[in-house]
Amino acid sequence: MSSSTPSFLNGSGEGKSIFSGPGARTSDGLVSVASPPHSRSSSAQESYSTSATTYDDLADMGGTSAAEKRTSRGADGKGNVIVSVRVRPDSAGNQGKTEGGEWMVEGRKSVVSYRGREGGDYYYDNVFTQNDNNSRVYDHIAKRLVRRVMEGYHGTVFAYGMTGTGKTFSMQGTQSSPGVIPLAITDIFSYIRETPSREFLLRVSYLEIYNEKIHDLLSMSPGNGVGAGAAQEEIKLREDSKRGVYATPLKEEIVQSPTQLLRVIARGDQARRTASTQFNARSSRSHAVVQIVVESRERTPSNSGGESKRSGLMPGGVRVSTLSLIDLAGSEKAAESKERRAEGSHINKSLLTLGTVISKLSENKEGKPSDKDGKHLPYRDSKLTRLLQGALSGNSLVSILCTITTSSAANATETINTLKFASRAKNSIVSHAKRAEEALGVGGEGGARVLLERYRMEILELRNQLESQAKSNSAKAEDEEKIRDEEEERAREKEAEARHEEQMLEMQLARTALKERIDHLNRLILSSKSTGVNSSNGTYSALGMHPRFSQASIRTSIATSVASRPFLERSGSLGSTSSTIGRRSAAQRQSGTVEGGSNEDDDSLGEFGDGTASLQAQNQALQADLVDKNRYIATLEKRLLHARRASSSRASMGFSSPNKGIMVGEDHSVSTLLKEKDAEIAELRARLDDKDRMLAALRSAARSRDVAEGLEMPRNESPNEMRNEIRNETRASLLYEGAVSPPPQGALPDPPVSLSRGSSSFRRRTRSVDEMSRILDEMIQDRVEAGHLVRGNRGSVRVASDNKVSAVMKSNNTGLESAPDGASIENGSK
Ligand SMILES: Nc1ncnc2c1ncn2[C@@H]1O[C@H](COP(=O)(O)OP(=O)(O)OP(=O)(O)O)[C@@H](O)[C@H]1O
Repeated sequence: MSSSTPSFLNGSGEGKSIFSGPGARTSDGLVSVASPPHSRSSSAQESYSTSATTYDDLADMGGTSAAEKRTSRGADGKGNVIVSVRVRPDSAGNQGKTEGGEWMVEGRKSVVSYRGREGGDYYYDNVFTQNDNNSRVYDHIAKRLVRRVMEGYHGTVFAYGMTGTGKTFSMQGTQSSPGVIPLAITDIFSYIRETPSREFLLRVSYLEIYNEKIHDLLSMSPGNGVGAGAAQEEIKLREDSKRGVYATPLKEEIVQSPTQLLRVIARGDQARRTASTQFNARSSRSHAVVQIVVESRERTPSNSGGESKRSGLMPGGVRVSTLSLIDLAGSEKAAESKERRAEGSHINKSLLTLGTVISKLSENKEGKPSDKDGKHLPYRDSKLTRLLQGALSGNSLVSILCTITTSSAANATETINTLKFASRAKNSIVSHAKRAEEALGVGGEGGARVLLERYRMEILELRNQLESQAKSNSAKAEDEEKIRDEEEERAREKEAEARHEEQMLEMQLARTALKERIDHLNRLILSSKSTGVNSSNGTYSALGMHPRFSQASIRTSIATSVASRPFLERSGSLGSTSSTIGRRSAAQRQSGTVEGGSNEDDDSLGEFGDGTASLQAQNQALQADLVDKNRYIATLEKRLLHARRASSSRASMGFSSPNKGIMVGEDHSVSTLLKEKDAEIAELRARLDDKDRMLAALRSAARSRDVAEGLEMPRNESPNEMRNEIRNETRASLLYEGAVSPPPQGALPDPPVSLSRGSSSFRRRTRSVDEMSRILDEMIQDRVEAGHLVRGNRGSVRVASDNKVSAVMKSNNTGLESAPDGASIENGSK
């Protein structure tokens, strides 16, 4: 019973070592790899076994003998199964090979020899003595297998042996001497780190088969112990053409670092059933299965497709492989307690079934679920064999570690049974393990179970959602901005409109005020011309016959002006006109001649009672009026200047304003208005000049009359005659305002009785009147030449105004003469 065939893994340890270093890639994809606690050497220089690596990794083989071995072992797939035996040190500290004893363990030759009954030499792929530590064991039984798993093969490592012989010690190890599981985890992440061309996703599950029931160790609270899984949903084994046999429902945890994975397994260990047995104070009473599922996919930068560029993922196939690490419960010959016996019976039964299956496999080289007689292999006889069906039937790389003890206290038969089991396994199990196919799309293995693909799809979907959300957000922001702009624009327009309306109103008011002032001014000027040429509303014009009408017209004008004028100008103008009236009253008082009971009579008497006083009063009134008008013109000029400034500032505002057109238009109307006002001012000035001249003429007339004062008026002249003379004289010096109807002839007051005149004085007076008439005639001629007056076809004249009828007066060589019946009046509008 010898085995000269080497193990399937490269026992020489010449394979690539998995290491981590500064150059190792840190995955930014789905798996984040932390630095391992320590870097292990994969040296296995002291291995005595002559292993052959089969799989597809021919490069891993070294030397001619190895090639030969590969040829010899790889062809039938036996190289994919490694069987090793580990001898635990006995409690006495004996270190294996003992001369003269029943057992001899030769690690270098991978042989265990028994000298007793049924003795013989047992050869395996690896035989580890008491001196071999966990690291060495891992290197020879699992290291290469783990690597192959990372490359896409399924791999199974399990420990088989009698209770207390070191199965758990070998699989889990201790803090100072980590076993297969932690070392495999370290290597898994080292591999990921040194493989930048692929990305990985790891998920882990941990179950136990206790009394032929499956429990999920990751769903249990730590320390729950026996019965804790009672509340759990029953876990069943199912078979799938792609996945093989699997337990469901089973919790799988995605892990991203060795620490996280170790923590998950430690949690499962806490929940595992243990009890004290005869040979082990803390005996595992269940079969424990750690399954690490490795998903990987090529990770090459793609030149096509924005999505691939961004994610760095190649939407290629996903490879899924499983590493199963199994710590079997220990077989037990006899147990003292009933509970231990029940456990033992289940344990023994499952192990027996395992042995039976393996025995039958030796007769069924194809690994089919039937033996040579066509009978089905009894995988279903136990949960253990059912779960291991895939591995035992050749779909997986297999590494079996059988633990024994050569202690004299131990039952030699049990040890020999273990050795026989190991030998059968080595001879029976044939693995045709192939690299897992890369699953594409979302169907089958590449579908729901392949998280990598699922996550990729989810990432894509989320990214699309994010993009569409970002787009809609930006569109929304744009819309909001647009609405805000529109609202602002509307507010600006509204504001500008309000401002414009305000300005329009202001200008309208200013315009109205100006117009009123101009009208008033016109009226005042016409009124002041009562001493000269008058222009009426177009129907009547005559020489003023009585100063009373001039006063009345002034009074009327004042009343109109004060009533219609804007508030600011009212006081000044009123003051000036009042002063005019006041002066006139003073002149009346100076006359000292009061006749009749009525005020009108008083006025008339005052005027006519003293011709000097009348002229002086007129002079004073006109001068006061002149001063008033000058002042008013100055005020008007100031206002216009102010209006111009305001207009220019508004125009500048208008140019910067959105409603530029409106402001410019407004400015245009203002400038037109200003031009009109300028023209009116010029005209007013011209009229004032006329008035000055008239004053000069009046003064001259007054002087002439003063000369004539020395002459006595004849007593025989009737007062009526005298009155007519004075009327004629006064006609030449006064003008009535056109708006005021001239009084009827009969209404003229009688001259004062105190007046006396002689023929010589009358002549002189006639001369002086002639002189005055001449001066006025000259003035009229000047105005005609200047275009202010138009001479009628019958010798009449009228003011060259479009709206008003000019005062018409007859002129002849002898002077101005009134037309009492109005026959000489010519309507300017004709
Ligand atoms: N190679 C070894 N070197 C040192 N101590 C060991 C070795 N193998 C086993 N032991 C010790 O022997 C005891 C029993 O080992 P372990 O629990 O691993 O046995 P087991 O086969 O798992 O038993 P069971 O089947 O009852 O669970 C432990 O205290 C362990 O530390």
